[in-house]
Parts: sequence; structure tokens; C-alpha cells
Amino acid sequence: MSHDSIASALPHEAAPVLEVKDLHTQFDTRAGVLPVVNGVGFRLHKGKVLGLVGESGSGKSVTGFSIMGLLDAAGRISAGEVLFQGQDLAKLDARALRSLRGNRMAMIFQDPMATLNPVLRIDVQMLETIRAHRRMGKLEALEHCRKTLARMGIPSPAERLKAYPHQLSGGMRQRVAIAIALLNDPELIIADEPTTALDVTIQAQILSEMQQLVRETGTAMIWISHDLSVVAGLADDIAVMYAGRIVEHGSVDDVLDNPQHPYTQGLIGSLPSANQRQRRLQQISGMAPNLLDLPPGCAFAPRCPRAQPRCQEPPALEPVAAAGDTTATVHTVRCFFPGAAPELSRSAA
Ligand SMILES: Nc1ncnc2c1ncn2[C@@H]1O[C@H](COP(=O)(O)OP(=O)(O)OP(=O)(O)O)[C@@H](O)[C@H]1O
Repeated sequence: MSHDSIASALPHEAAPVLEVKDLHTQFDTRAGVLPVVNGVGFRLHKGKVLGLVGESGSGKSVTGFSIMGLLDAAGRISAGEVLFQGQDLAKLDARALRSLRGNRMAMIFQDPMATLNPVLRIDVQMLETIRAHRRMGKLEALEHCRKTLARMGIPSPAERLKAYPHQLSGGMRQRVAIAIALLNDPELIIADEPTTALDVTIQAQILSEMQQLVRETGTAMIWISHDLSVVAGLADDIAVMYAGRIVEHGSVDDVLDNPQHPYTQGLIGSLPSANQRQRRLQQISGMAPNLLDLPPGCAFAPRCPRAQPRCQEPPALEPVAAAGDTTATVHTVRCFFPGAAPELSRSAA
């Protein structure tokens, strides 16, 4: 039984906020058609955080852009569905997508200046975001802006509202960009490595604020990161991407305590840990694949210590154990030879 049929057989499952089905995204490049997302699928429920992880170039950001309708002119969804509250976003035109973004769904970028306009005061930018999507008197809207900045841990929000972006520190700018994304109470947030450029203490504060926000508002969130340790503390589920495919998916506990795919095990093995002096940092040998020349079977096989002749065929995403009668995400792995590597689990790290 495939993962999809198991997931749809779960009893009394609430409708997901987002369901991505067999998503394929390509770019036209000079060298040819680049297949960047190659059959990604998952469900995301209200109040849940999915951590999308993988090495640079694995297709995490393009998955986020595809969902949000933010692909540039060279990119397109070539197959699949992106069901947001049941509506297929892949079929909406640019105008309809624009009206959903900043309103019912929002994206947060690594660089806050992708959101902020350098020549406009913060209050002007925030008020514009509110006015574009809802009716609110100016005083009420300003109060809403102040509260939203305060919610993101910004001190003296009334003063910050009068500032220009360059008058704020990098961490503060990112908090403001996140506050703008939150202004209209989105049902879905996609955060693309928003804390990667910040120092670790500010990163930890923002992660904890985001976690609280999800608990309070029930927003569903995708947190994109190359860093498993960041998503470990924040996400409910993890999807590990390699060469545009999900190779392992499940709850944080399942994926980190019982990783089955050699690639997930490699990512966990490369994490620095508290007892690092007793354990050598491991590397995943070899290079990420050339997307223009993907192997016919498992894309990870050329780097995989467990590869066998059968890996010339493409493995499907299959459940690790028989699905129980719970609504928790079924732990799945895309590998013909999955297996535990207990010395690499989070508890051993
Ligand atoms: N606009 C584009 N045109 C052509 N190729 C693109 C475009 N955007 C992304 N790509 C290619 O798609 C692949 C995946 O990129 P993506 O940004 O999704 O990776 P990622 O997993 O998010 O990595 P990173 O953490 O480095 O951002 C890369 O090979 C990249 O070069």
C-alpha cells in the first residue's frame, strides 16, 4: 500500500490546510529543462509546523515558491496539485494568488529586505499591507501594527513604527518582516531560512516566538532550513528532501530518533553535538547530483554506502512500519534498503 493511500485511509482526519500532491516544478535554462521539484507530496494541518530540510539545491525554496505562486518567468509547475483549503493554487492566475498572499498565506524570506521597502517607514509599509486586504480605521490599524510588533518581541513598537528599515538591526528587521507577514492572520506561513543569517541567540528567540505564535493562532507553517537542529526544536513533522524528492517524512521524533534513509542519517551525522569530543563529525561523501542528469533510479545511490544494483530503479515512499489507527503522520522512507543507524539518532547525539 503506498503512502498516499495509507494517508487517505486514516479515519476522521481533519481536512488539511495545505495538501501538496505529486508536485513537479521545472525551470527553462540555457542548458535545458531543469527538473527541480520531482513529485513532492505532503499534508499540513492547522497549528502544525513542517520542517523542510535538505542540502543546498535540494529544491526546498522552489517547493515553497511553487506553493506561493512566486516562481519567476523561467519556472513553472509542470504537474501536481497544491490544495490550499481545498482550492488548487496551481490553477489560479497571478492576480488571484497575489490577493491570497499577504492575506491568507504569507512567505518570510532569509533576507528581510525582500519584504521591506528601504525608502518607506515601517508604519507606512505595515498600514499598506493591512489596507490591501482588509478594512480597518487608521487608529485601529496602527494599534494592530503596534501589537503585532510587540508580539514579535520588538521593544518600544510605537517608536519602531516611525523608523526606516536601515535604522534597525538585522535581527530587528527580520522581526519586522515577520510581523508584516503576520498582520492579516494568515492560515499558512512559509518561512524560508529566516533566521539563518542571524546570530544564535536572536535565532533562538525568534524560533521560540514563532512556536508560541503557531500555538496561539493555529497558523500552519512550513519552515525551510538546511539545518536539522533548527527544525528539531520547532517542527512537528520533518520532510527530508534530496534532488527534488522527499526521501524521508514523519514526526520529528520518528525522523530524528529512528532515521531510516542513509541520507537522513548522513545529515544527522553531520550535526555538531554536545558530546562532539567523543564523536567525530561525519560527512556525506560525494556531491549533490546534477539535476540535468539525474540517475534513473535512486538519486542518492551514487553517494550511498548501501547502494545495490536494485537502486537503479526508482524507490517509492513507503511506510517504515504498518500504519496504526492514529492521525499522526506516517513515517515513510524512499529507499529499498532502509534501516536504523542507532548511533546517529538524536538521542545519541
Ligand atoms: N529561477 C531559477 N532558474 C533556474 N534554476 C533555478 C531557479 N531557482 C532555483 N533554481 C535551481 O533549482 C535548484 C534548487 O534550488 P532551491 O533554491 O530550491 O534549493 P534549496 O534546497 O532551497 O537550497 P538553498 O538552501 O541553497 O536555497 C538549484 O539547482 C537551483 O539552481
